[in-house]
Amino acid sequence: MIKVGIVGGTGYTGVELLRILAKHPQVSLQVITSRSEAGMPVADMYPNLRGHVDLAFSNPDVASLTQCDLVFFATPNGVAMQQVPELLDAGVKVVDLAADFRLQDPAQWQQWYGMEHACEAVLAEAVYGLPEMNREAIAKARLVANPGCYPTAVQLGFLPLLEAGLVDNRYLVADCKSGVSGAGRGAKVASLLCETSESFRAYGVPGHRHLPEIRQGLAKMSGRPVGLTFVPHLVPMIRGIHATLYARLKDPTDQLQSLFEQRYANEPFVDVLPAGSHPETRSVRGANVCRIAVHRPQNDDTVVVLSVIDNLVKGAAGQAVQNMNIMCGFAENLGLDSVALMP
Ligand SMILES: NC(=O)C1=CN([C@@H]2O[C@H](COP(=O)(O)OP(=O)(O)OC[C@H]3O[C@@H](n4cnc5c(N)ncnc54)[C@H](OP(=O)(O)O)[C@@H]3O)[C@@H](O)[C@H]2O)C=CC1
Ligand SMILES: CC(=O)N[C@@H](CCC(=O)OP(=O)(O)O)C(=O)O
Repeated sequence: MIKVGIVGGTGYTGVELLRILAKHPQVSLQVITSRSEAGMPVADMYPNLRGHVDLAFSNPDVASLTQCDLVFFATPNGVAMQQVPELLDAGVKVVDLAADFRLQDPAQWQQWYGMEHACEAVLAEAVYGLPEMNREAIAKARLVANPGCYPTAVQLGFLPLLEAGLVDNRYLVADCKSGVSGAGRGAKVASLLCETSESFRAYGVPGHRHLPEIRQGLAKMSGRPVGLTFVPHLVPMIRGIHATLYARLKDPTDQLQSLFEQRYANEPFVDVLPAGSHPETRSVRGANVCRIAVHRPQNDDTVVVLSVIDNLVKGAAGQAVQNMNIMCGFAENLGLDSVALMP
């Protein structure tokens, strides 16, 4: 049994962590922080946790966090990097759900996130927490940078093609759609029902902050830099990401289905659908799974991959718990076997 703390327990990824960890057989929840709701019982704010979590939110305080074995940061970008060095020094493991430790190059961090990195030395030891790529390094890590939601869907979709060197990696396209919970719980006009419902739009076309993160991961898979066009869209639904990925095959082949099936045969949280399938976001709602289908329309030289995840689960809290399981030597699927909610 390990003692776990969550910094940022009132946000959408924080409450999703609580939903998963409340049923995790090796976790004892110790600290759940919120500056705005300190003192309030967690279940008063999130009634789904009534009877499952009996703690109250507390102010973030390093002294109580250092009593934990592992701390999750479910906070805005730039918060974790201020506190992680002290926690690591105290022997606490950390999984950061924000982007503070995702980009290996501090200059890129500054360019895309508009702030200087507070602990470059620690950044150098952070492990990018995509288990399907980095499982062995995650197992040895003290600090894991949990991937972004779009980056998870896109990287898992391109991974088999890039590792096998089957596509021209100069012209990759990721056309992605996200539900509104991806924008977090903070009040913003753009997230209001009247601004999102009955409408559909792209955003961040000139350059979204997930672009350097995805490029970094795809370059590692293919062994050299990649050219990527990434266009996110906002869909009027609460949860879910749908990534439609396009790439040009160097030599058209019939083996794509078996390539994907073999690459993910031993991955507990990646499901390669039968040939011809069209995965739906609702098929992963609430579950820590990425469902993928691969197509070669009209047997032409373009490969189309469809990849769906729940942004709050495999795109955030579920993947964070998967990383915790690996870091702590637990079975990777412990606490993560819930079935998606349909309809
Ligand atoms: N939503 C999603 O689908 C995904 C989100 N992420 C990332 O996960 C992180 C959390 O996201 P999300 O849950 O959506 O965010 P929210 O905006 O919903 O929640 C943020 C939480 O952080 C706390 N917080 C804010 N500022 C500070 C601070 N300075 N110190 C301590 N706590 C603070 C807030 O509580 P309080 O202000 O009361 O302290 C709140 O509990 C973000 O970095 C986000 O980019 C990653 C993948 C997917
Ligand atoms: C719909 C929406 O607004 N999505 C967010 C991305 C989700 C997120 O929280 O980004 P991280 O994974 O980097 O933390 C956005 O585009 O900014």
